[in-house]
Amino acid sequence: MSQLETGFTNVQALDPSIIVDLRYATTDNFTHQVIYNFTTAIARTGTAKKLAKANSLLRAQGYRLKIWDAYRPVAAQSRLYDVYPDPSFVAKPNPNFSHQKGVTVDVTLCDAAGKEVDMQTEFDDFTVAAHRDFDRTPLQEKNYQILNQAMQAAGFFGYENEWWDYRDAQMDDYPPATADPNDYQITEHA
Ligand SMILES: C[C@@H](N)C(=O)N[C@H](C)C(=O)O
Repeated sequence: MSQLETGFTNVQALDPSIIVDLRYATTDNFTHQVIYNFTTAIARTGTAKKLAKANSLLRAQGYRLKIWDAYRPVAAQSRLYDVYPDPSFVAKPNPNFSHQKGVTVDVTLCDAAGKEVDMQTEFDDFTVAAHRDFDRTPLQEKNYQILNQAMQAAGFFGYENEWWDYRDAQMDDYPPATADPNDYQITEHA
């Protein structure tokens, strides 16, 4: 097993062309509440590097990644679970799982200009239409395959019930850890 890089990294510090639009930092999410107080996407360093690799594979094809969610504190998971307590779509609060230890990202595909492409559902559509084995139009299938192949090549696997949820293939090797994403903001130099 390769050495894990278990610190946290701002994904845009590795690749500023990754688009970050953290929906739980706004009311534009399934809860209609602001769930957390940060707009910076962080992940465990090993996971963040894989994300940068996926974005570089996508950029070579004229696309970019958009991140809807990355590291998510357990308190935020609890708020999500309180609103929608269905573990097939919202995991139970657990500091040793997925977003809550910074090894999972919710992503979609954008064109080079940053416009989202057509995917099978909107973000957090908690229906069977979000399942990876659900029928897609030919265009949605093409877009899904472009995203999925890049994420898999970079070292992620997709969660079967949510087309947007990608987990580091080494997720179970990471111990729990917490961080404040506000400590990882990129500062502008004069
Ligand atoms: C809530 C949704 N975006 C999500 O992340 N679901 C998975 C199952 C999770 O809560 O980890």
